[in-house]
Amino acid sequence: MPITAGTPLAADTPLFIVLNTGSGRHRGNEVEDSIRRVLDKAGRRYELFKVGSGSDLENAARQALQRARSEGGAVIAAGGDGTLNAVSNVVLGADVPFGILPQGTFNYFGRTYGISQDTETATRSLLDSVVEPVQVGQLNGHVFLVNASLGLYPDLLEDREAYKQRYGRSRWVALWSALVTLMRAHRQLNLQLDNGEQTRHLRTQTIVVGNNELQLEHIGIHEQTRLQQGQLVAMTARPLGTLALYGLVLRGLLSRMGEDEHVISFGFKHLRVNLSHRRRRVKVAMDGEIRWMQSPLEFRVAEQPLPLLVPRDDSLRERA
Ligand SMILES: Nc1ncnc2c1ncn2[C@@H]1O[C@H](COP(=O)(O)OP(=O)(O)OP(=O)(O)O)[C@@H](O)[C@H]1O
Repeated sequence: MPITAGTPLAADTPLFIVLNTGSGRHRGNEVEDSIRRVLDKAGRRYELFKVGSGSDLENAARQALQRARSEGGAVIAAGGDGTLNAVSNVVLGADVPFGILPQGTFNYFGRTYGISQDTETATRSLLDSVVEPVQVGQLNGHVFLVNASLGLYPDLLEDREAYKQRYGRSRWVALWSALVTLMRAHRQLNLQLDNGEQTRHLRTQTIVVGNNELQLEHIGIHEQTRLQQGQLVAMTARPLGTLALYGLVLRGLLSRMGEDEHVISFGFKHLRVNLSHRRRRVKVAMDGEIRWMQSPLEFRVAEQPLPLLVPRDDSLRERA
């Protein structure tokens, strides 16, 4: 039976928690200890599925889902947006409530729904939560919560990850790596975009598809109403030189990207992106994680929403 909006999580619902110990900047067992402390004190039944490497996430999520299904429980993902992505991908369509304990750098998904970035607070609010069905996007059948992209944006993320490994997790490192990536961003994609009603051709360095109001607001793309109408938002630009790209990033940092004359944005429910030339494989990023996919790329709003657990008491939701 589908779970409906506002359904409270029963007080005896066991929690099956997938915890990515590689997420965020917490040390040692800090996150695990916080989760255990709150749940033990409340006497709530739970099980932790700890994962040290991203490649084990899917397997852990499947085990957690299996247990949740057989015991009438909820699946909880503890990690950054990449971890929430991997777990939600397994949970979507399973009619099992999905909770989150955000641990990443940006936590756009959790912040949008008022879920605390403090583990103790977020765990406590899981104990008194209700289901809110939320929209998610899909790219070739794979879920994305915040965004999915191809071209320059995945390159930026990939380079940032490499810089992070070498020089640490600081904003300056991220900015420096972005400037270096943009300096050699000459590769253009030749795309055919088809939304079922019209087809258009576009030469561009990148296309980003967003599903998160907060992120759109932060970069200054004023298409939030599209999301509220049940659409996704595509953002792209005609090919730009290095200086114009720097200008674009600067506008993004100042929340004014929508004012850039080169930016094109539009809403859609379904968009097929064909890559011309004989390129079949393309690098994409989904919620910050890179993978390769085959063209054509089908972006769509998922038919079923995700039954997200949010604090029952609206005043306990944190304003992003
Ligand atoms: N869907 C996924 N597939 C494979 N690996 C993943 C996936 N999600 C996360 N990982 C890996 O797990 C680690 C933690 O990622 P996660 O996104 O949870 O936290 P984070 O990187 O600290 O967050 P942020 O991206 O906000 O900084 C990273 O090494 C990441 O590459």
